[in-house]
Amino acid sequence: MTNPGETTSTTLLQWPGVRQLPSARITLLTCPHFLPEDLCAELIGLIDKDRRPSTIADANGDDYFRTSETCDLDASEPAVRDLEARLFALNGIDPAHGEPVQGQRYEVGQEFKNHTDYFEPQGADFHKFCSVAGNRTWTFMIYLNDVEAGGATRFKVVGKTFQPEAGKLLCWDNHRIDGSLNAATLHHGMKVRKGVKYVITKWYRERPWG
Ligand SMILES: O=C(O)CCC(=O)C(=O)O
Ligand SMILES: [Fe+2]
Repeated sequence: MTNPGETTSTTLLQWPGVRQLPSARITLLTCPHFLPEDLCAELIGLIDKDRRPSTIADANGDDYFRTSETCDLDASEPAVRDLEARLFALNGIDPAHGEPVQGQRYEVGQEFKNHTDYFEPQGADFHKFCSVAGNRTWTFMIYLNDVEAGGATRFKVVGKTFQPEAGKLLCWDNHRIDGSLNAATLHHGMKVRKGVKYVITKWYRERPWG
């Protein structure tokens, strides 16, 4: 049986417009225009209200590793409820397994260098971040705007780069089919060259969150 904190490509592919990347190395799907532009604009407004410098788990000595700004979006906001309802309709993942939705904002020159979204079981911060809810299962990420230049998300192991586009969803399983953590999910939120980039990320966990 599938863990209630996970979904499957079969489920996701039932949604109109969802396409799966043909790859044996990663389970990754996209859906253009998953969110309507007015909802994207509302979410951008919430991110602008609350943003603070981003942080990373397992500090690695590179102060320029994740230079964007971030915020946890307030789950009681109508726009966030609307987003959550759309994600649940798509993926069927038990909302109890979801982290609060995060917003990210990147200005020109800001990026999030190559990383995986799961926590390294050997990492110094594993216990701190994973003792209650377990590791991350799936990542759902949505671009909220078109970016004038730059800001793509590159998965270098599988040789695939996605361009930001308002409302476009990108989601992937952080595990392989056999349940092991998938290093081929390594990805880089590349530097914005012109304009500003906004995304939301929703991560799900093996066990209920908090
Ligand atoms: O902004 C991007 O393209 C990637 C964001 C990301 O990987 C993350 O927030 O974990
Ligand atoms: Fe990421």
